[in-house]
Amino acid sequence: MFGFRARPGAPPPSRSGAPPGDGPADLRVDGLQVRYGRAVTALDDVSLTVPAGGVVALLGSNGAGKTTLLRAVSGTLRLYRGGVTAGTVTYGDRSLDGTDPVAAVRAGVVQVPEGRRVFGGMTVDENLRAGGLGRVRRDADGGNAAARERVYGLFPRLAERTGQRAGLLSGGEQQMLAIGRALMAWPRLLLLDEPSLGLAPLMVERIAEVVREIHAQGTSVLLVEQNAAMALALADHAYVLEVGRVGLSGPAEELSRSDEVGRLYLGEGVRAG
Ligand SMILES: Nc1ncnc2c1ncn2[C@@H]1O[C@H](COP(=O)(O)OP(=O)(O)OP(=O)(O)O)[C@@H](O)[C@H]1O
Repeated sequence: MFGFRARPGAPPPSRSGAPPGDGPADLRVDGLQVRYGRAVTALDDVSLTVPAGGVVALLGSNGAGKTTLLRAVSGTLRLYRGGVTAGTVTYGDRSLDGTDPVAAVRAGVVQVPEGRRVFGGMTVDENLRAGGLGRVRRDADGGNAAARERVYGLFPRLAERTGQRAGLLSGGEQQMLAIGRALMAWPRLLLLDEPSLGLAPLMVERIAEVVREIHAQGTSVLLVEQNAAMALALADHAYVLEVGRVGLSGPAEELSRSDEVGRLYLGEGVRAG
């Protein structure tokens, strides 16, 4: 259903293009507790793993702590006055504890925040160039030309609108641009926060195809989604957060058959038998 269709005439997608030795690594979150100020404990004793080259889905209802977990991994927690009060985050052999967003990007961990935050007054191409500023590749231009080529191959609609102001793009196109901008930094692990939010079904399908393709090109993905059906179709493994704690976890296929997940997140009635 979500099979990738290449743009006619587009160059075949390369592997991630990252230099040798910079392939994905395991992300390990262990016993994580996160607080905002003194009053709010958003995560408590959360452990999860995104294996190198895997796609992991993180589900849960509003306020469960999904975005907070992404912030803890991408080093953006402090921007929201949050802090890790217990536990560890490691990527490969690198500790991301108390890291800042620039260090996380350098480690190859890049977040696409919820809400399609693009620079509305800048063109599509300028948005992509801005994403390349945090690049990790060591080529002469930081891999920028190759990264843009990759993004335009994945998103032909953006290739047709390079000079258009981002603020004039449709919601789906803005989401594509937000993902494309993150890809400019050559992530080894892409953190996606609700990429399907507010999009029409066809566009959700298109975004799912692209996530599949990004993964096929060698990038690990941690996918936060309200759209559990989409996330479970894409992921190998899934975790369900319930008020800051991991309630359920397991192979995505198994969770998609679970009554509890079906009832709470897939909009199904209680199954007979
Ligand atoms: N900057 C902040 N300051 C104080 N509390 C916050 C802050 N950001 C989030 N929270 C609280 O932390 C908890 C977890 O929020 P978070 O945004 O991580 O949940 P979520 O699962 O991503 O929710 P949603 O699906 O609605 O985006 C919630 O109780 C929320 O109100």
